Amino acid sequence: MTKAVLGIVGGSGLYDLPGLEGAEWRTVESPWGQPSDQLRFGRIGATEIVFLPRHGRGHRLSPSGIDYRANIDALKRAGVTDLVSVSAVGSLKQELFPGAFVVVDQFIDRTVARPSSFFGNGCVAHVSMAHPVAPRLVEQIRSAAEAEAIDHHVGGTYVCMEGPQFSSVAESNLYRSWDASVIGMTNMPEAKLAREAEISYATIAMVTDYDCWHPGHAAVSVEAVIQVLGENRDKAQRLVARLARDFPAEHEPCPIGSDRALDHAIMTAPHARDPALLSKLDAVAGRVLAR
Ligand SMILES: CSC[C@H]1O[C@H](OP(=O)(O)O)[C@H](O)[C@@H]1O
Ligand SMILES: Nc1ncnc2[nH]cnc12
Repeated sequence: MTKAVLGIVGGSGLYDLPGLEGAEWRTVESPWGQPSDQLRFGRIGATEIVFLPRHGRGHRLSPSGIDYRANIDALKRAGVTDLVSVSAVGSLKQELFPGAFVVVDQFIDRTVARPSSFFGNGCVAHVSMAHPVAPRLVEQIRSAAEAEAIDHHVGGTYVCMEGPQFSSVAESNLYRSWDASVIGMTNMPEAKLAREAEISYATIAMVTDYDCWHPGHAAVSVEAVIQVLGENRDKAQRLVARLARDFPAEHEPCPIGSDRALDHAIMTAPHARDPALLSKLDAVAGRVLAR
């Protein structure tokens, strides 16, 4: 059994975690680049927490400018076993009104300008993304939301667009025709990289707007997003605090194997592997490369 360390990636409007005991910002270096910020280490109850503000303190980084590989690698180096993203999203469904919390279970990756794998020439690997979200984490988030009496929806598809501009009405309707539930700009390639790093991943999507498809609502604007985030920050923080307090001490094996994703994923023969790439993979793939 491995000790559970709960990572939280704070999205727009969430740049720190109040209530973190013994909290300390620490720099974690990564061979993949510059993480979005220092990592905030601390505890809630008996659970070890590592928090990272995705856009950096002060929201310096745009969705396309975030170094997702450096972030996930740094979280892995910090010992994170389970990672929960808290993200602002637009709603693509009538019933997901601004203020709603959605624990999504699928993603559609529409990003085009972000490195999306730790692997490549010299060490080729293919992990499964059939089920991108760890079911046990979803259950833990669901229980925490129930315990805090926070309305939530479980399940749904998150479309990740490149941005930074919001969608056109035609694009928004296209995603609706795909039966997608919410739209954002950050959960990909984050979820793919977490899978490659064998970190169990889930997202709490906080609906801030109806994007631009809804005839009865104005098209999304930063102003509207900030307002709804402000109204829901307290709920999001309560949800994360409860999740952390009730989190099991040991990371239990993921029923879909998200924590063992590299077991049979690497194709490149040992003699054909690139030592330079292997050395950067020490944290992400050390478990399988060492054997
Ligand atoms: C001002 S809304 C757009 C911004 O917010 C979301 O980011 P995050 O997932 O980090 O909360 C969205 O994806 C955009 O990056
Ligand atoms: N409508 C929207 N589109 C993309 N990202 C968002 N984040 C919050 N609302 C969004």
